[in-house]
Amino acid sequence: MYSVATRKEHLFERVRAIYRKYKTPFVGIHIFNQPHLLVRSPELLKKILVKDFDKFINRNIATNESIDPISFHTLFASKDATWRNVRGKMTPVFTSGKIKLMLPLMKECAKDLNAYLTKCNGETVEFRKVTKKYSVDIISSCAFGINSNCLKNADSEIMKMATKLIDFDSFVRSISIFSFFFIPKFVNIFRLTFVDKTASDYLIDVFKGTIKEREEKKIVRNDLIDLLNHLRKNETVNDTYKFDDMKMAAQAISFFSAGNDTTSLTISFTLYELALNKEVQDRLRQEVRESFDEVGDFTYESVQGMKYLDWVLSEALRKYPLTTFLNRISVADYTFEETGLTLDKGVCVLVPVAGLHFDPEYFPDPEKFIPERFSDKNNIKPYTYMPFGEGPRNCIGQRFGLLVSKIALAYMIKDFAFEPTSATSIPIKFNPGSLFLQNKGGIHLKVVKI
Ligand code: HEM
Repeated sequence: MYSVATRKEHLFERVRAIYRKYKTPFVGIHIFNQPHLLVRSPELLKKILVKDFDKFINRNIATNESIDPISFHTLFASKDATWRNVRGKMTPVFTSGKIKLMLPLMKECAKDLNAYLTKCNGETVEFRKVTKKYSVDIISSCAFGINSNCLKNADSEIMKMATKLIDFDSFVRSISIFSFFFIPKFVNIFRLTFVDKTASDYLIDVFKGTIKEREEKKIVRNDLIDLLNHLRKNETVNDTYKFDDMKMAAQAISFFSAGNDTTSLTISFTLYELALNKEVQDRLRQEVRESFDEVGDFTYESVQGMKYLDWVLSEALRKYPLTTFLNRISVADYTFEETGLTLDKGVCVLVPVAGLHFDPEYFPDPEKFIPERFSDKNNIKPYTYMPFGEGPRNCIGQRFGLLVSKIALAYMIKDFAFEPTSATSIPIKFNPGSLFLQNKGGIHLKVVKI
């Protein structure tokens, strides 16, 4: 992992290399003196992620409430009872009914994206930046209740803060974030925070300001702020965990940091593959146009009904699993009955998502982009495909992220063709400094209005 910490190799490549080298059900490795078990066997993964979840409830992420109260209360980093309480409260916020109510807000941003591309007709566009503007617009609207207008305004303040929040381009910040997973001692010694403090303070102020305005003007938008406020108001004396302003803001910040790059990168990697696979692009456009013409717009039901769109996105998430590994830590000594192996309390388990997604046994010709693999999802062996993780601790924003990505792709592919140019990096190279899977130098594609 030295090569990863020093930004010579991306974690994605490292995880795939270890997965390929050892053919055993699990591999023991040390990362900076910390013992880890990399588990390759889907059967053992099922036990860790689902059947014996109580023994592996936490991620191995350093948290310290006094140094970094925001991260301590986020779903991603919280532990034990705090996590159970927050997840229990937040789960009803992400039902399909609630996400459906946010569709009008998402569609406004997708139309802005379409208008943005219209102005770029015939030009080569760097799509990572554009899709990030789109995702920041959506999450600002849904999680903070504000119109950030990043697609319209090149100097948007919130865009700067979104970039700063988890900034991998800064060497110091990327080492800090690496420490949270692999060198937890550094977190206490150097008093590190998982998200940048200036950016999180800015977002807390925005959040509090919106809550105040909603209360005063009785505004209802059916967004995350309304849902969080509703949860707080309905708390009873029996609630062991109560939301205050800071804990509510922590959730909004966690959605901002967990939801932005993940969705924008997913959309840009999908466009990259569509540009390189013209027949897939044409077939997708045909489906999208037929669906649009039937209703004269995109609705929640019509987006869910586009099967090929779903296969395309599923395949993009297989080839580009943004979180290249999942991690859990054993809360007590644990014996795998099948193998007799005993894991001591406190050993970190790594789930090599990047390795599994490229294993030819589960995905023949893994380097090829073949959406049809997902035509029958029952054919995918359980615990070999996990772009959103698995079990009770999986991605709570999966439905939201998929809808945001599908709406963007539908609005773009309906009216534009995407082509590779001499600026497009083929094959793709990954940026070793980033935690999420991110390519080096952006995704440059030519846009043609059709
Ligand atoms: C395409 C987009 C996305 C991808 C690929 C993705 C992927 C993931 C993955 C792999 C995990 C870890 C799951 C595990 O350990 O089993 C995760 C966790 C999480 N994600 Fe996402 N995510 C996406 C979008 C979002 C969005 C839009 C939000 C919020 C609005 C979000 C919020 C979270 C949170 C809060 C967690 C921690 C859940 C917990 O520990 O209980 N994600 N995500």
